[in-house]
Amino acid sequence: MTETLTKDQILAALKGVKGPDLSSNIVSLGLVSEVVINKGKVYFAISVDPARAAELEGLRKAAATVVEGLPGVASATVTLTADREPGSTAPTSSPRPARSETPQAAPEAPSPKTPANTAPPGRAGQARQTAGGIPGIRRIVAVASGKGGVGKSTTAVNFALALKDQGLKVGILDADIYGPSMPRLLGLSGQPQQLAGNKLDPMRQYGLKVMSMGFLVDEDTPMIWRGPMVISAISQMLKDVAWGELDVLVVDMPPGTGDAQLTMAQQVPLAGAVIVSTPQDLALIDARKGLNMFQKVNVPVLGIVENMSTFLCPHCGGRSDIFGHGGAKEEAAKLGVPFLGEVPLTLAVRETSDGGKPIVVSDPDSDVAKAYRQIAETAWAEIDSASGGARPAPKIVMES
Ligand SMILES: Nc1ncnc2c1ncn2[C@@H]1O[C@H](COP(=O)(O)OP(=O)(O)OP(=O)(O)O)[C@@H](O)[C@H]1O
Repeated sequence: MTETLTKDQILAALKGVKGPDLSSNIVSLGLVSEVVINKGKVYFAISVDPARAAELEGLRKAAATVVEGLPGVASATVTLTADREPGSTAPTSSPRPARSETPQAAPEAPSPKTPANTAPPGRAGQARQTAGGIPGIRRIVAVASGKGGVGKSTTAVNFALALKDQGLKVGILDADIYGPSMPRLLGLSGQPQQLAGNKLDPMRQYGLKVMSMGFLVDEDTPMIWRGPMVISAISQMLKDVAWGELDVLVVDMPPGTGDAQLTMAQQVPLAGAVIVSTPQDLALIDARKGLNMFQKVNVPVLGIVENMSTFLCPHCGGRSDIFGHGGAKEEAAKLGVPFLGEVPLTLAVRETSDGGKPIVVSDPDSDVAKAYRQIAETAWAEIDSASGGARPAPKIVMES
């Protein structure tokens, strides 16, 4: 029965799986992360040396098979993670106590609003060397914000739809696994199908391919993922999803500039990042942290979007600058990064996004939809110039 399934049962079963050097089992070696159980679905990570990740795929599968064999287990999501001790530049190689048994030693998943990262220099460069491309995906673009609630996910989804309107093949990955919002924003429910070869078929909506932790975990399940598990969950959503051929995959990043975000920016082979900010000073300070984070790991910042710029009254059409106006534009100029455009605060954006049909699809002729399309065009031109113009050639129509 699902209700009786316990972490201890899972750990006991995992004691039957030998570690990388066959010296002992993966539990005693301290390689198994916190085990998360949700309605019979089991999630955990195994810490390995990243240099050996490919050769240890068999170990990952063996652990998954053992757990899936337990009564009451519907599925097991097991990831290999290159967890590192804070401050170290090399992966942990010495055995540690199992984290699930020593909660005081296992840092909680970083809060989405943790302060700017203080990772030691050198770490970024090292991780970028290990970040590989995803076959079939030509560009990965992150949409990020220094703080939560500035409209990052709303911007990400409309940005993705606007890129699709340019004739590009677009996917969107909801990496905000603390608070996934793509199912709601795109009016999607249900679960992705499992395909042959253990890949997941992405969901589809309005011409986008979509993957979100929200499809795999209930929205009200507390996210007790540990930092390393966050990273490996995202890496799994990147690599174990049958994205097919995509011109661009838009990644809706978790808000904030903490360690999880920094690691993700390192691990995902990003072509560039779009930073979303509201015009207030406080939001802009956080946006600057976001910008620094990407620059630290050599990811080009494609530009800043000012969201909730001006309030457009749906009744009288009047404008008022509730949060100020133009702050992000000035900030972009100060920081020497492109300003991609501004999106007004409108009831229509909120209603359409929260109603599962973003404004670029529900009202494509509106000024706001045009603003998103303009932002997407400018950002895509930036990606192009940053990567030497690999965009497919436009179709030339000869008119007589
Ligand atoms: N331009 C806008 N006009 C009106 N409402 C907006 C606008 N942009 C976003 N919103 C609304 O603001 C709320 C927060 O937006 P969203 O979820 O996109 O923010 P977020 O930065 O991704 O938040 P979180 O950090 O919590 O993930 C939503 O209700 C959304 O509909």
